[in-house]
Amino acid sequence: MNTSATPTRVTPTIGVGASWRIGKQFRFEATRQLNGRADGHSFTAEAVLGGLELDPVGFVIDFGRLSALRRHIDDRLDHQCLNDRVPDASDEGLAAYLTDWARTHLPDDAAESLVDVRIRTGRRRGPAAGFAVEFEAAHHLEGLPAGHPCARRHGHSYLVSAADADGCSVPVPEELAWHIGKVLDGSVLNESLDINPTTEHLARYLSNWMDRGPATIRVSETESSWAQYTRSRS
Ligand SMILES: Nc1nc2c(c(=O)[nH]1)N=C([C@H](O)[C@H](O)COP(=O)(O)OP(=O)(O)OP(=O)(O)O)CN2
Repeated sequence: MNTSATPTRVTPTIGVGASWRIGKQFRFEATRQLNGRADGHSFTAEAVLGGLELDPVGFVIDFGRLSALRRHIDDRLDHQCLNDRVPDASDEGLAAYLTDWARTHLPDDAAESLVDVRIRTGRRRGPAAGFAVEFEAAHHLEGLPAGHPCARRHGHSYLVSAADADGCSVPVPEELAWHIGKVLDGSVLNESLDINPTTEHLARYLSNWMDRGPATIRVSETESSWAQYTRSRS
């Protein structure tokens, strides 16, 4: 069980039906001139995508469909003075620039699912201590194109967190933490669960495991990606 740092606010539900959101973070190191002062940061651009349904594999879209955004951030922003690279180097200006770039350059399915691209500075922040649960597990994904790396068995150090209907972080309920420790930790997810274990499917499985529980369950497979499932409001 885990973990560290400050409380977080996750994106609340869209509409009244059950919904998924996924996020993928891209880091870049840069400087800029703001309000007459030079500053420098480790920046995180987070692409957030959403949907009411999943594709046949169990993805909103494959995180790999965002690779053009990663390349663009690396080529255009990383280790640069941002005033020379974008029209407005403020956090809001960068977010607007990247959201617009992503909408016009990502593959259609990714662009259509895009909610926005967000910017923050500083080190990665995790959920507050005692709010999240970690587990270690192996898996592979069915239904992927030949050669996709996730079709091979591999593993992740997963992090599970929760939020209420207003999008505020809440602790993962004890009974769910117990279930995760007992059934998922140390397992091969394809064997311990009857699902194709994408992050989206895991988030829904954990949400449905409780009759009543937090509105949103978020699962992170890697430090730079997450998927969350928000139950329908009844
Ligand atoms: N929408 C989803 N896309 C992908 C999932 C998923 O669960 N939902 N899962 C995978 C793979 O399991 C993969 O191991 C993780 O992918 P990714 O985040 O791309 O991980 P990387 O470590 O390869 O990411 P880098 O940031 O490129 O290092 C794939 N897609």
